[in-house]
Amino acid sequence: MSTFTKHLSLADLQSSSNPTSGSGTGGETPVLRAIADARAKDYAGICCPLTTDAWRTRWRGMCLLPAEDGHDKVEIERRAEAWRAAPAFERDEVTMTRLDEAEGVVAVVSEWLELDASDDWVRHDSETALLQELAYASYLNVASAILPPPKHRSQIASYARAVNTALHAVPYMELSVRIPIYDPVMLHASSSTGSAISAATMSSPSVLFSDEPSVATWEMWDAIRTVCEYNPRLTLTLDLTPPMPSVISVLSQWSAEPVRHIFLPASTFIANAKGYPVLPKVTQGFVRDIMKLRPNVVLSGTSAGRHKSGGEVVYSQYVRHIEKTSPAYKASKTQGTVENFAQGYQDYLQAPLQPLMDNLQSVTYQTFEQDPVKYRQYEEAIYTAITEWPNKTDNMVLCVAGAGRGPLVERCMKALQRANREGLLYAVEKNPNAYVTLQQRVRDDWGESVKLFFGDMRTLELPEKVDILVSELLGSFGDNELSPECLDGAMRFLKQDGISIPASYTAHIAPLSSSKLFNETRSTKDVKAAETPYVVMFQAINILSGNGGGLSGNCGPKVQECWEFEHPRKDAVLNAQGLPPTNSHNARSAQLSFHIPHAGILHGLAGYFEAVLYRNIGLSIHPDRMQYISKNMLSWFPLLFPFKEPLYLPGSSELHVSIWRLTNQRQVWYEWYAEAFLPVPGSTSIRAKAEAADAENTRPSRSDSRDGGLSLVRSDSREGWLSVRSTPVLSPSPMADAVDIPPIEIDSKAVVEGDAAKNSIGLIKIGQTSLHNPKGRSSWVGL
Ligand SMILES: C[S@@+](CC[C@H](N)C(=O)[O-])C[C@H]1O[C@@H](n2cnc3c(N)ncnc32)[C@H](O)[C@@H]1O
Repeated sequence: MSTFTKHLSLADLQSSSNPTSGSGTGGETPVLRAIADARAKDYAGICCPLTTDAWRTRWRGMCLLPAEDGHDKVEIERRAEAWRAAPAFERDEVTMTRLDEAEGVVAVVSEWLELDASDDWVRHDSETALLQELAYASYLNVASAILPPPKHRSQIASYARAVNTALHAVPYMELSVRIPIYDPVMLHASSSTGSAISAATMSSPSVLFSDEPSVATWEMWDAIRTVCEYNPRLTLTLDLTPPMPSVISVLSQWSAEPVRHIFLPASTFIANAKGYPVLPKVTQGFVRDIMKLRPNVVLSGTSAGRHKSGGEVVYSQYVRHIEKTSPAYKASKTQGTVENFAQGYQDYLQAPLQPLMDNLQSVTYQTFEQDPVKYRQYEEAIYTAITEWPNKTDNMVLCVAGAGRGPLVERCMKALQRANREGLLYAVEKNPNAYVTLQQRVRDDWGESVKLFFGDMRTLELPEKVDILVSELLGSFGDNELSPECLDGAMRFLKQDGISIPASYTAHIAPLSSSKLFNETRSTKDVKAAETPYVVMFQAINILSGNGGGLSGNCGPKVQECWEFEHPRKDAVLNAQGLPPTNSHNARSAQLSFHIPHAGILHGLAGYFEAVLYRNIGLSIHPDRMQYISKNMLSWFPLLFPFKEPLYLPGSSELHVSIWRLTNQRQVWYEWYAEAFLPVPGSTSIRAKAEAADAENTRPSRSDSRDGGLSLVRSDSREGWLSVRSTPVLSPSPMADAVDIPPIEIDSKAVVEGDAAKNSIGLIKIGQTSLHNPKGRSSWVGL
């Protein structure tokens, strides 16, 4: 659950300096009394200014010069120089002096400091004061300090540079930049903001550069954290004071950021019919969603009696209620959900398993076996295949290739029983340790009906051909644990008309933003770590792509298919042993175009898989389809392909991603790369011309006949199909047709309009990443 902190102004602190006033309950100082009072009301602590008005008065007196020259001015400058040489506070300039006071406090640095003033001296002296305040807070062991918000877009680099200096000046403290969530005004004249300026210079008007008001404040944050090189001690205090936009989706970029505090004033609440404070709908939705990041909620003005019913405590009670009704919270409390099963694994990077090269531990198998959905789906698929098997009289022969500790063997037996069929089962396993468990199970449970074979399915021989070959060698990206290569070898076991379960699987990607995951992948400064795909249960992420063709009309949906593997292979070239002479046929590539509706930073690619087990029975971790195909399946988290350097993508841009599955005789690895383009109406870029020429000469590629060809995009009606030349998009699948999956909402208007406008839309290249993991130098899977 999130924590709650009570915000106190200087006036509030002053009122608790009198122990008899208000509800102060003991404590020797105003701050201690305020903390005790807040804790009695279920807050974790308080958030209050670090400095007093006396400090502000002295600073202004020293640092903001009078317009006229004179004796005063010389004296002021002399005092200012003395302070600059040795910055120090007087006792009455700070709100606290003791370690026990600071322990329960989130300190607010003087809000009037102007680290982004256009006047050089004001900026300089604000930075000196900032460092002085932080040094004092650090002396008192304050754990988290909130910095004043940047106000002037044109000076954001100066603001960011000062914050970076501060991060290096205080070694342990977390610095949290206060940023308004949303700025409905695009253009600001700073002269109207009442900024502090020296008499020497007037501030020039500052402009928020983004043409999207929804992302203007996020862009300021992005500039700050980029200058600060994603310092993990730099966090965000999202200020929910400004009015929200009417559409919440434009705020999704915040969920990929390190939101440490949410500043929520009583003025943001409205009164319900009974006079109790409640949040407006859009704010409610935003708070519900952002609570998954477990921020500290700073409530302010709650004791001012702004709402007539309920009193002070109802504000935090209400926000707690909102948190408890969030889908993420509810799922985490519901038995059988991934969120409940995998608590503590959110955003935690795991190296994918290498079940071919390594031998799994018994506890790893035990964890797999806790997934009821995967095994239920397998049993259904096996059962359906058995019932549809044409020869109804003979005993059937089934083989489990990669049997582990035997759960799929068990499910094969159940399926035979349910179908009322006699059958023989072969179980193949190359892990010598799991093979002992299998022997034990033959002795205790299965008896003669199961025959064990110890060895590698790619080289081992079975006494006879089988009707159904069952395997589960799938990774989060489908083929990343080398299921294609292993099953190439095991297909020798299958009769000519035999069935493989799974029958096929596809890999899917979507571009994502996540400063947390970006930081994690670079934490060791080792290039290998930044070029390795990881298994991650995503939480603090934002998928940057949207459904829709984009301005060029060439983009696919939010999550796009890269490639497919089928078993048995239709066009296999095999040697005398029934094995493929090389692994070249398992190489794949995809070039995909994504529409990026709102500005964001690309940090990686999210990887998912979907498998057809048999007919319409499958497994899926595709975010939009999993709940229809294999809801609450626990076995797989998505894969993350990280990018070493962040790539800024403006709103309405296009991202072209290239990804390859490559192989030699010993290894399989992925390489990935991305380019950003800005569609520009009325221009034809060199790339657009080259692509047009390519389109003329398009041949289907060997790895995927849909590349560069015609593919089908489902429109928003189930019957409606739009034919668009594009990268592989929503491919019709047996499961998608049989299971009632709501169609992905392709914005057909955008596609059609985009198509019409295509000839006059040029793509101007604005950035690219480096090629990741060339020749598998950092990560590969051993054959
Ligand atoms: C992901 S586990 C699945 C285990 C079990 N079937 C289940 O679903 O719980 C894959 C199993 O296949 C085995 N395996 C992987 N490659 C193999 C190969 N080439 N030959 C035989 N067994 C293999 C691994 O040792 C592991 O036990």
